[in-house]
Amino acid sequence: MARTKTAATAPSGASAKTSRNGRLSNAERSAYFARREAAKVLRLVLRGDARRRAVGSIKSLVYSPSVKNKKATFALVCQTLKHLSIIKQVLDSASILNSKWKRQEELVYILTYDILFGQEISLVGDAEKFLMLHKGAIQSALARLLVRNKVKSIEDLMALYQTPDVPKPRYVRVNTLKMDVDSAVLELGKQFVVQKDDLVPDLLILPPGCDLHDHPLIVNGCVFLQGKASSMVAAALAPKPGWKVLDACSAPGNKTVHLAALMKGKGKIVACELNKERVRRLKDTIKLSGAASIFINSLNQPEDIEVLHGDFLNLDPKDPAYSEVRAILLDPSCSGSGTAAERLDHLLPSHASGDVHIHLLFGHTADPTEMERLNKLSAFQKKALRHALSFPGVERVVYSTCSIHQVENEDVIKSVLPIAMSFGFQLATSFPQWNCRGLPVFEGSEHLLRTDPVEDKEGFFIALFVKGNIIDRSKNPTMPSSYNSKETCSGFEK
Ligand SMILES: C[S@@+](CC[C@H](N)C(=O)[O-])C[C@H]1O[C@@H](n2cnc3c(N)ncnc32)[C@H](O)[C@@H]1O
Repeated sequence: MARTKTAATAPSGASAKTSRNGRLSNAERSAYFARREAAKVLRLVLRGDARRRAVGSIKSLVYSPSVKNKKATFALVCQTLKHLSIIKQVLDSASILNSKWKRQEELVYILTYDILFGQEISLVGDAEKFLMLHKGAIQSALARLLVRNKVKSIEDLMALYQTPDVPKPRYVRVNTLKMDVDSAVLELGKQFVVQKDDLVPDLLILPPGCDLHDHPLIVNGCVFLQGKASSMVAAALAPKPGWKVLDACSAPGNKTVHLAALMKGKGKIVACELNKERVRRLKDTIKLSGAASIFINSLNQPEDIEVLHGDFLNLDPKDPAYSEVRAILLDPSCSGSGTAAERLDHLLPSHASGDVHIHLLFGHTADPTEMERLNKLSAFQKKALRHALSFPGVERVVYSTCSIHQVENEDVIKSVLPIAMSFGFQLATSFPQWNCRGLPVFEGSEHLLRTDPVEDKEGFFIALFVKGNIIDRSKNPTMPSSYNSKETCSGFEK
């Protein structure tokens, strides 16, 4: 196995240059800062993980504006986390840390990673100098660890401890308000192997790991980084151009602007969001998508997507302003457990236990604090879904989560089903060709859609309610003529 070389590692020769003229080379300078940026991110990640309350995912922390050298920082954080168990054992055994360095343990972890697995580091900072002084003790501790684990090489040791990577294709959704799908395929095809998704027409599949953050099509809003399951939600709702549609919990707005594209910029979208900070992100997404400047209302006048900063639960369904709303997309706050792999949670110490796979599949949790959180979320989700179904003019409601937990998914649907039926709704099968359906915990759960956290690398849930007398199968390709699904979802027996 090749040793990992992070961008933060000073290239060989850099230290020689420092020692020759006593000045830092550019590579040394950027390695020095990347290690400090990585240490800050690592501190937040590890503290959040220890408290089981993450401030943000690894990616969101690295891609925050305050981090300058994003690539190097991301690589250092991920590599250090991957090897953290070995690094900690080595440092324990070497017994070199006094209280001063224990207070900076994240920086020490990162430097130790570079000493053990990266390339040579140069003596550019106090921490670097300290650890290089003890390089011999660190390497002896590693040698003892090899003997203890009965392995001959560091590569064997890494294989023993490493959490497997989760390769996942990179999905991008073409913003058809700005660019057609074929042009996007041509443009992205200059750099990557691009395939069209067979289920969502405006979705493209690129190779795992390709970095698109700075790609011109991303920067100018022609394509959005959006996963497959997330892109299936607005497609399942299938609003028609000219409709009035409410996005109930909308920030950061990925599904709002997908709705706008599906409606071909015709009709009206009201996007509601409770959180002030996230309203700003929602507005940015709308601006980037171009939806703000091209929407045309029923009177043929230009119209912005209307952003409502407030609580969806406080919108009055009897208010005449909402009498013409025909579809509601409800993607409420949820545990996010289905995107744990995407968020790289498998790298975190809390995921090091052997029952990760069971947890990934079924969302079981024995942690009472976590259970309490899930129950609170579930109570809100039920309330919000009941509210969505009570808007008198609404014909279609889609409910989605990025959670694998039954309590946020099937249980929510089961509990609102009687009231939904009393309003004239029934469950419809979105994407009937999709095999992985809801857990069989009530009659009708086969209409529900799950994405498989193992196979699809993300666990999403989608439920579609349609007013009974207006199910028109010929006009709605996401609905089946009959439901006839094979069971293939990992581990779910019907
Ligand atoms: C899962 S996110 C929505 C993601 C969004 N649909 C997208 O695809 O970009 C849920 C959002 O609902 C917002 N939210 C939570 N409770 C709300 C409420 N009562 N009313 C409106 N928005 C709410 C949260 O602040 C959060 O931004």
